[in-house]
Amino acid sequence: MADSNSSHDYPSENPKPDPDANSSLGNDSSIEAIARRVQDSLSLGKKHKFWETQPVGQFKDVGDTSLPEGPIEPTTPLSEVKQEPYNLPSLYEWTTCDIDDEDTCTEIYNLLTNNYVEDDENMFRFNYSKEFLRWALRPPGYFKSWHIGVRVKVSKKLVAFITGVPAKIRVRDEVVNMAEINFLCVHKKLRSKRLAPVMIKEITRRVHLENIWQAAYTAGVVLPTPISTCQYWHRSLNPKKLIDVGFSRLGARMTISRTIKLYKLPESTVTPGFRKMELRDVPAVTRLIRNYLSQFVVAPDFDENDVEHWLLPTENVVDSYLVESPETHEVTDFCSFYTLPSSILGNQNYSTLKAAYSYYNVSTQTPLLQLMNDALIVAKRKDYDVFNALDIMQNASFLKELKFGPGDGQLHYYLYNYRIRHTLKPSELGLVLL
Ligand SMILES: CCCCCCCCCCCCCC(=O)SCCNC(=O)CCNC(=O)[C@H](O)C(C)(C)COP(=O)(O)OP(=O)(O)OC[C@H]1O[C@@H](n2cnc3c(N)ncnc32)[C@H](O)[C@@H]1OP(=O)(O)O
Repeated sequence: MADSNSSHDYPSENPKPDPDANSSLGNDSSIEAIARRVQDSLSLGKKHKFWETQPVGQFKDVGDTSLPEGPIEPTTPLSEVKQEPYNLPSLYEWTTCDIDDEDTCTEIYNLLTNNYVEDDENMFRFNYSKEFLRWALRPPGYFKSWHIGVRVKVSKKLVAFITGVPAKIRVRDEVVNMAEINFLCVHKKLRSKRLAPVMIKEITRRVHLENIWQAAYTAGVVLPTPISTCQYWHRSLNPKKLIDVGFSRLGARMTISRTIKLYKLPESTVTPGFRKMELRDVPAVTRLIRNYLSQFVVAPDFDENDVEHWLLPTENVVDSYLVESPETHEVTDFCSFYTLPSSILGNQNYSTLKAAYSYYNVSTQTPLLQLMNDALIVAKRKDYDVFNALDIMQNASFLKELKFGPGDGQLHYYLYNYRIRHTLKPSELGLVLL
C-alpha cells in the first residue's frame, strides 16, 4: 500500500467466490476479513493525537452505557466562537471556494480527480464530476463559507479542500441541525504534515459560526469512534470490463461467457407504473420517504425542498424512479441511485469505471427485490458497469438474491459532538452520505 491513509471506503471488490457456489458469499472468515479485524483492533489501541482532543466518542468509553446519549459538549455562546481563521503553515492560505465559478469548480475537480480516495491497491480513484460537486455542495440553505480550500500563497495552486453542507438529521426522536462533512482532501505531496486537523478545526469553527454544533461524516479509516460500520456490495452489470480492469475476478470454475450469462438482465423493467420521478411528484415522494425513514435510528429529516434537491433526477448525477399505481395513481414505491465514476489507474484500454450507487429506496407495494431489480435494469440500460450498495437500511434483504457480491470496502459512520450509547447495526442506519 503506497499511502498509509489509503482507505477501506473505496468500494472495491473482494476476490470473488464462485457465484454459483453461494455458500461462500459474505464469508467472514476470508483472509481479508481476518486481516481487517486485526487491523481494526490494532487501530482501537492506536493513539489519535488530534481526535483524542475532540468531542467525539472515545475508544476508552466504548461499552460504557452509563454515559448519556446526545451532545458531548454543551453549546457555547456564539460570542465565544473564535472570530479569526486557524493558522496554516506560513506557505499556505485559506480560500473560500465559489463553486458557481467555472474556473474554481475546475480547480476543485482537478484536485479531487488526482488526489481523492483510492482503493487499497491504488487501482481506482473516485472521479466526482463537476455537476455532481455542484449538486452535492449546494443543497437548500448551504453556506458558501463551508466550501474551504487551501492554496499555496505564491502560486495560488489549490492543494487541499474540505466541505460541509447543512442537514437536519434525526437521531432516535431528536431532529438535530448538523453539518455533513465531505471531500476532505490533501494533495498527495502534502500528506502526513498534520494539515487535516487544521482543516477540520477550521470547518468546525465556520459551522459553529452558523450556530450548528453537530456533524455527520463517513470515512474508510477507523477513527474514534464509529457509530456504525457498513460494507459495500457490488452488482456486476458489465462483468467483462470489470474483470478486464481488475475490479472483479473470474470465479472458480467460471468462464467469461458463463459469467456474462449469470449477470444478464432483461431489457425492460417489470413493475407496472414504474417511471422516472418528476417535479410534480415531490409532495408524494416526500410523504413516502419521510414515513419510510422514520423506522431507522439515524436518518435525514427531509422536507419537500430537500427531496426536490436530493432526489429529483439530474442527468449524470442522480436518477430516481417511482411506482405510480395504474389504478389509484398513488405513488407507492421509490428507488434512486447516484452516479460516481472512478478513474481506472494505469490501464491501457479503459480510463473510467461508470458506477451507480444505491441511494434511497422505499417499498410499500412492490417487493424491494423487484424494485431493485428494476433499478439494476435501468442502470444497465444506461451503460453503468457496476451497481454498488451498502448493507444499510433494508438493503441486506436483496443483496445476495440480486447477485451482489461483498466488497472489501468498509465504511465507518461518525457523528461529531453527539454520543450514541451502542454501536448501531447497518440496518439501523437510514442515512446515505455521498
Ligand atoms: C460541529 C461541526 C464539526 C465539523 C467537523 C466534523 C469532523 C469532520 C472530520 C472529517 C471528515 C471527512 C470525511 C471525508 O471526506 S472521508 C474522505 C477522506 N479523504 C481521503 O481519503 C482522500 C485521500 N486522502 C487524503 O487526502 C489525506 O490522507 C487526508 C486529507 C484524508 C488526511 O490527510 P493526511 O493523510 O495528510 O493526514 P494529516 O497528517 O494531515 O492528519 C492526520 C490526522 O488526520 C486524521 N485523519 C486521516 N484521515 C481522516 C479522515 N478521513 N477523516 C478524519 N480524520 C482523518 C488522522 O487520523 C490523524 O489524526 P489522529 O489520528 O492523529 O488524531
